[in-house]
Amino acid sequence: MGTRPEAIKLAPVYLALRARGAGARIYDTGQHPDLLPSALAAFAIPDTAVQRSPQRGVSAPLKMLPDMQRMLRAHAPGGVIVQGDTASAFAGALAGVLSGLPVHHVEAGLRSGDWLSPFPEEFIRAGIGRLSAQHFAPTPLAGRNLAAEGIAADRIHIAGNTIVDALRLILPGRNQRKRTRPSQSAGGKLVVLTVHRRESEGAGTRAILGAAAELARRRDVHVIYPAHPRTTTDELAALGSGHGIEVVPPIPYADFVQLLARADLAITDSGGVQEEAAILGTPLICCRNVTERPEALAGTHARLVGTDPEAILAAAEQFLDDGQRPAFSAAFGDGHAADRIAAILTA
Ligand SMILES: CC(=O)N[C@H]1[C@@H](OP(=O)(O)OP(=O)(O)OC[C@H]2O[C@@H](n3ccc(=O)[nH]c3=O)[C@H](O)[C@@H]2O)O[C@H](CO)[C@@H](O)[C@@H]1O
Repeated sequence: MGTRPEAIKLAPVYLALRARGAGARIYDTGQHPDLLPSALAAFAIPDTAVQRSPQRGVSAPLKMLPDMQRMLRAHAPGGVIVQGDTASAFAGALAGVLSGLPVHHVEAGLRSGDWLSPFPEEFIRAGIGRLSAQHFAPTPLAGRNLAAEGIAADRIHIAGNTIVDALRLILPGRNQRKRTRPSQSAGGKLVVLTVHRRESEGAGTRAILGAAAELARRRDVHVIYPAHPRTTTDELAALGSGHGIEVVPPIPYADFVQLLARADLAITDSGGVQEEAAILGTPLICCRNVTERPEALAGTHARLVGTDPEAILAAAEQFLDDGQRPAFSAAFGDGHAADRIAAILTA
């Protein structure tokens, strides 16, 4: 693993393997050196469980391929587990295959159908699919995508998405908490904004931030925007005066999901935040043209709007004014995906 979302989605798998008495070690490629350690800390996974690459940054994963192969030779594990669609996941899968080990893919089978969006994730996850022995699909739709690509049925497991397990670990009483959610009326409507997709870089990000700035001009709206480290000052300038928008550094995972659970609206281009908003029953505006997670957009309070500022603003105003909250989505599983995965891998 190398990024924050991989740490969040693999932490439950690591904990489930340990709970079954299996030895498991984490290799951190160094792709998100500022975000990954804090995500693992949210699950109380100690630093001693992690082998860290000496490289840092987006090009670290492929540079670390020889180091990963050395590590695999030294520890001789029974297999390599990778998650999702990052360069780190691809490098880990390649290191496993080159070392003659079976590779197991968590969150397998997501497809947007457009190789350029999200870029480069769509072709990375399809490539990992070619390298993997076991495919742990988060939803039946993802399982069907894999079957359509010719993967044998006995290698596809509809396990559920480990993001539900992560939320269960971090917010144990979330349903109860949600019903007694404090009213936002005193402080107005709370909007959580995240923007980081590579295909939105530049003009797309400026358009999304401009729409959020316009929305925040409403007196009853307060936007919290944890800016991704890759956001440029030129993009941030689209916030204008910044009235009503709180720009903050990345928020620790436990605090972030509590904020999302309380929010009246999430505006995002993130994969994980789409899923979490659906699971937590928070209205969602997805600022992308296509999604590999259509399950998150079911229902009337989630919409795919692209990066057109007028479309973002219109959807945001509609959701905030009607004040309805969607039901908690069960589309991503029951929160026991990690244990299913661990059971299959330790059988
Ligand atoms: C669009 C896309 O292809 N995204 C991929 C990307 O994730 P993704 O787009 O989800 O990546 P993000 O960087 O948005 O990370 C989202 C995660 O970070 C958390 N968060 C966010 C903001 C913050 O301040 N604090 C915080 O903890 C969110 O709760 C969420 O769980 O890599 C994942 C892991 O390989 C894949 O599963 C996704 O498919």
